[in-house]
Amino acid sequence: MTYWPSVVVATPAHSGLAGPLTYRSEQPLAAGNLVRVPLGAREVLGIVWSCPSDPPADCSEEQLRPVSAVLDGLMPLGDGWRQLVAFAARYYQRGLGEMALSVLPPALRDLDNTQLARRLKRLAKVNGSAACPETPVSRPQASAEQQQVLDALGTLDRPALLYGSTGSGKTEVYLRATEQVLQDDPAAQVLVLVPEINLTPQLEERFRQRFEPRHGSAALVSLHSGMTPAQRLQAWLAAHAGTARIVLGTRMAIFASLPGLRLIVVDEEHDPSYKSQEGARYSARDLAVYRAKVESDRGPHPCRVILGSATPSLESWHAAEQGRYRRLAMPGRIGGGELPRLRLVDMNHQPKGATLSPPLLAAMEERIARGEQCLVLLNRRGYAPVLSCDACAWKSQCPHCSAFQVFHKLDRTLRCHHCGFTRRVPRACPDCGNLDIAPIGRGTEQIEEQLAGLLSQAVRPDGTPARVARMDADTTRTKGSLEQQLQALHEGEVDVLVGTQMVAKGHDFRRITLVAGLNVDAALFASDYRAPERLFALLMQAAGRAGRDAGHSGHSEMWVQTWHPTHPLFAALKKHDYPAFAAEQLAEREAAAMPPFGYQALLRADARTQDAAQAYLNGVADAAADLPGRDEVTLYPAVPLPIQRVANVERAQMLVESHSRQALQRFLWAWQPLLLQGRSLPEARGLIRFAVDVDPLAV
Ligand SMILES: Nc1ncnc2c1ncn2[C@@H]1O[C@H](COP(=O)(O)OP(=O)(O)OP(=O)(O)O)[C@@H](O)[C@H]1O
Ligand SMILES: [Zn+2]
Repeated sequence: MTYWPSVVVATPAHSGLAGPLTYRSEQPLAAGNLVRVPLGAREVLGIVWSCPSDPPADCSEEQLRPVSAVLDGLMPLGDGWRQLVAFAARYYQRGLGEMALSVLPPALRDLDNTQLARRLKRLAKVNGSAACPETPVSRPQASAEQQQVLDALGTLDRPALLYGSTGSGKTEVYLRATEQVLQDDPAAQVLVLVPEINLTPQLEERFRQRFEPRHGSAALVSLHSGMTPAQRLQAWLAAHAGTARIVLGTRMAIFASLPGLRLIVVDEEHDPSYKSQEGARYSARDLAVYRAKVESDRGPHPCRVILGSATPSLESWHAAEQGRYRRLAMPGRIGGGELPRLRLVDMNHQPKGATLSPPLLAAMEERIARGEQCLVLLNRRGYAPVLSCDACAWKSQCPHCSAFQVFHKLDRTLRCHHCGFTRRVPRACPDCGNLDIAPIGRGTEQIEEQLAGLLSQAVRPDGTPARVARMDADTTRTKGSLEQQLQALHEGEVDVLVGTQMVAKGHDFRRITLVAGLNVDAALFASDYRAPERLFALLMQAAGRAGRDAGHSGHSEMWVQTWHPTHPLFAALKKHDYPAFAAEQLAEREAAAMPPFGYQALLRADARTQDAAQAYLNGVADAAADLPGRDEVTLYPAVPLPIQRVANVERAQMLVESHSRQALQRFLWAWQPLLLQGRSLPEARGLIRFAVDVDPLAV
């Protein structure tokens, strides 16, 4: 008998071939089966979406090509998984094939049945090696707040927003909730998402300690972009086969195949890295909520989702206010410690040109003398953001971008942080020959250098000089270096750590009692309406690294150097009053019909010239005039991106807004064919690509 499976394959982006293709098969295939099928002259991996026994109406048998091979060693991808992928494709305006195939591990593409069998065999062997269900595990007694939350989780009927102070023990809640789920059902699986790879080693360690003794080492796998293709494939297979009971990963892990999924944790749910900025621009946090709902609706068991943060996103906070999410609060810190006191340094009253104010330095010296540690946060790596010539107008402009190349003093390079273009620092001004070219502004490298000088007299309790170290994307580039640096900090080898936002997130440092934020003012007046939300979260998270040991928390402090000490954001920060801050921000957003009260998408265009990029955007906007639902959306004029040119590509965007999510979605879908046609507009010649970003983070 002949079957006519419709198969989803990765068609090139924007080819317009969005739906599945029909093939022929002499055997019935299950939905979710992986197959290899011919596509043009190639053979590609595909996913069976359905397998009817009736031939398609509109073409003859001979026209359809047969399926080349079936990866039948592999269990079909589940209905829940396919529903998730289909939703993501639809919601984020991508082709189904592009979406579905791009979220599978790339190494799966070239696998045949023999190789697959070998890998699955290896998986089976690893499993069971060390599992020992009776092993007693040591874990702390849950605090009263933790217990309350855990009880509430047991009867949860909607997403939980775990609003827990920094240091309130949210991780322990995740661990216990996971334990409960694994214990209740031998097939249950748990997905734990973290915003950055940097945070996976520490969390992984805590999960390993808790679960390895009982469930064996194979029960926990990580999934993130730092893994080799082979490692990623193996972890993916373990999750798909159910041998991995816990998957810990970054945003891409939201698409892991997890047939027994019962719990999804999204740690630091406010973090912008949950939103993908390329390809399908999906939000892993939002998909987590969707996925949990799909799994709950399908199966006999609920799948729960916990979004955790001390500074929730305004979207999630608003959802909790409306009752769509259940807010579970843990206001106290473990051990009853206090949150650090805010100290604002008015830079208007500091010595001219001082990067680090004298009172801040004095406070740091005091901590060092007591054997405590300090954290200095500056969200800019390198030595200085720009080099400049005093004699002429030369600046270290990147030749390929509308941005300056950053001066890195250690290796004497100028590096563009947008396109990566690197050159050696010129000895003299390339334009006028002046020898006096000087750095303007400050980056972490320079602060580290300055602090080492300014604190050269500071001594530790044992009489040895203070040690300053730095942690940012530059110092953590090589594998294992981040772990080493964190270790050094934990072991007290470092007294002052300078770093970018990377140091502010999620770490459980025990001896830090002072955190200082430098150069934060730009975000107070940024045009991006989300800038205050991000700054507040960053400072509150940074502050949260201080005083985590209750014994030290009484005198822990968060210092902020600012030229605008009376700004209302600081008043809320002083009281650690996230709810007040959120209420004020949400009121502003409501008045302006901004998210979460309005819905947005961006249409972005990249082109050889800015004119072409804008002409494309304005052209497709004009063409949309008669589309159904056009009256329910507002299209704004095309504008250049804040960094207009990157790697010689000009970038522009158009904001699309609507009062209704459905109306926005309807319009975007109706618009798609016009977006494809618009590529051939004569005035848009030089257009390279376009992309739709639904629920964009930066507009
Ligand atoms: N019930 C408990 N009893 C004793 N110690 C606990 C308990 N729960 C958590 N801890 C400890 O408290 C510290 C803070 O916990 P954790 O790191 O989970 O906080 P968090 O809420 O995730 O904070 P942040 O949002 O700042 O990352 C950790 O060192 C953890 O081991
Ligand atoms: Zn560049």
